[in-house]
Amino acid sequence: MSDARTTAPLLAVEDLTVAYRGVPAVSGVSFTVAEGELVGIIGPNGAGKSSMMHALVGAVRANAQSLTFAGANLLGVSTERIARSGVALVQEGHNVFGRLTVRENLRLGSTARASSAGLAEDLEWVYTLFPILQEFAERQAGLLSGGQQQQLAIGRALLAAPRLLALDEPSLGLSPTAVDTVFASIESIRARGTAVLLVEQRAQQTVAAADRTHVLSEGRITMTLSPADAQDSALLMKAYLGS
Ligand SMILES: Nc1ncnc2c1ncn2[C@@H]1O[C@H](COP(=O)(O)OP(=O)(O)OP(=O)(O)O)[C@@H](O)[C@H]1O
Repeated sequence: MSDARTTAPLLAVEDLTVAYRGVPAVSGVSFTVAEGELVGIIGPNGAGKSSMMHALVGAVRANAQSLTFAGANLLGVSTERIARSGVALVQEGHNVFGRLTVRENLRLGSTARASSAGLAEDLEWVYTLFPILQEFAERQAGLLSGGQQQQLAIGRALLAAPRLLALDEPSLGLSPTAVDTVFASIESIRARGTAVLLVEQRAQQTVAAADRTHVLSEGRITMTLSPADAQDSALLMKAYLGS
């Protein structure tokens, strides 16, 4: 791998703005994610986290000074092309096809791959990460628990072989055990070399896990925290409440 590839950011967001009918939801957000990094974004309801994620995958209209992935422009590019270029988004909520089986859901994820090379290994890895998906491979996805559906949604995204996995509040509505499973899987995903952009409301766990965590408040990044800050509950509270 050349030096340029290892040092240039995989995702570079510069002055990103999203507005709905003129009302800003994201205002001048800038950050980067390098290859293999785990970057967190925390913030309260309505801070603009989902709007920002949707902008990255071309699902909402956005403006930016520049928005690039692996050096290529993402602005105005279709969601399908962005997915094929190596960005996978797991949306908020347990987004699975409830009438399809677990195996069929996973197969759909693999259709977004740039190439079928390595698919068998990736499927084996997803089953190692989430053994329940192998056990329930023939079960209808809609019959799984919330935590199992979240595992399936992440597993499906991984089968697209992304270079960047974007997760929008993956722990939302899950039991404490299921939350731990999701966070443990995120560490494993990063350890395998996939960059992760993690949007969460679980501030402490996110700050502890991520290389750095940006605090989003009313559409703006107001603070950036490092893993050591996870122990500073007063700082986390301040970051979260924006006071
Ligand atoms: N499709 C839309 N049309 C109009 N306004 C929207 C739309 N989607 C989001 N908004 C508004 O944009 C702002 C940011 O919402 P967004 O969902 O991006 O925040 P969030 O941080 O992801 O919140 P949550 O944690 O509740 O999902 C909010 O004021 C919201 O009401």
